[in-house]
Amino acid sequence: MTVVEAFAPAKINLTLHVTGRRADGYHLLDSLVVFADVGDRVSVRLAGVSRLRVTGPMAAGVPVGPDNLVLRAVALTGTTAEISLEKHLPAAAGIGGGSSDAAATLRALARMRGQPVPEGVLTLGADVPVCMLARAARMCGIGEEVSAVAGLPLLHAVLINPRVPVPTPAVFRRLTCRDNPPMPDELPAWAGAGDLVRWLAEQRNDLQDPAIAEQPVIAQVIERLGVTPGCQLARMSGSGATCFGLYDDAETASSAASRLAAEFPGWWIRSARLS
Ligand SMILES: C[C@@](CO)(OP(=O)(O)O)[C@H](O)COP(=O)(O)OP(=O)(O)OC[C@H]1O[C@@H](n2ccc(N)nc2=O)[C@H](O)[C@@H]1O
Ligand SMILES: Nc1ncnc2c1ncn2[C@@H]1O[C@H](COP(=O)(O)OP(=O)(O)O)[C@@H](O)[C@H]1O
Repeated sequence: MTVVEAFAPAKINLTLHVTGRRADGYHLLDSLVVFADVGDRVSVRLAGVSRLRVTGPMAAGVPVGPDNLVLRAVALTGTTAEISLEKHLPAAAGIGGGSSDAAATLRALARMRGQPVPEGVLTLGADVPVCMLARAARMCGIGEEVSAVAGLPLLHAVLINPRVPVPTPAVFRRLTCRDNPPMPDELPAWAGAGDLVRWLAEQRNDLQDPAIAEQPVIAQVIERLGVTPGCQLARMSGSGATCFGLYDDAETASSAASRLAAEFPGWWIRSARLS
């Protein structure tokens, strides 16, 4: 029977402005989101009973039962399927691993069944709509308003996760100000990567300080990234703990990644292209 494979890229919040809170407790966001060329892999095969196998270097601790977002994604489509999930992304890491796995599963199922992706992907998680697009986007509302951003220059990055899981609700709970300014109504037409990085430096991740309060090692990650040669900007993604450093070119990013990996063998460190 046909097996369809799909790539589940890491999601990076280049900016994450928390602009309000709804009556149900969910926060209003304004975020510029991109995707990396590192990620998980899912293989999907239609079968009489749904089953999940999780492998790969980051498989430990990932739920294999019905709580796994890939099985919840299968259930949303009203079908049953066997899934093999190869985990390369750390979990509970601010890079949307589970959401991206769910989105990749939905894309694979839609392709193999010739049917559209079902309504209601937001019920799987606030990050799932943007992960369905899987390219540069502005994400607003609680995550349901997603608009593609054309012409975003390619960025060269180092991603670091210090291997401490950070639960998203705990970080939102630590926010002291929930009513921060959004990004400008109209995003600029960046002339190139340097121009984009200069603009990003004026924006924020409002969850960064609350996440540092939850896991102080995040401050060390940002500091270590920031002092590597050629680092233009170091910031946290999502609710953490993964942080990114931005560099002018792939070689500079790659040598920063090698240097940091030698210094911190316990951290998850990857060089990546973001687009
Ligand atoms: C913060 C973000 C930014 O992209 O990324 P991550 O750190 O998870 O990668 C996302 O909004 C997370 O998306 P996701 O992880 O799918 O969130 P959900 O499962 O829907 O929600 C987890 C919890 O986060 C809080 N939450 C999430 C989204 C949102 N707009 N407001 C919230 O307050 C709620 O406490 C919710 O119970
Ligand atoms: N496919 C999956 N991969 C990773 N974690 C998953 C998956 N499905 C469910 N989870 C659960 O979701 C939680 C958040 O994981 P993840 O989506 O990686 O985090 P984040 O939203 O911070 O980027 C994990 O702690 C794990 O229990």
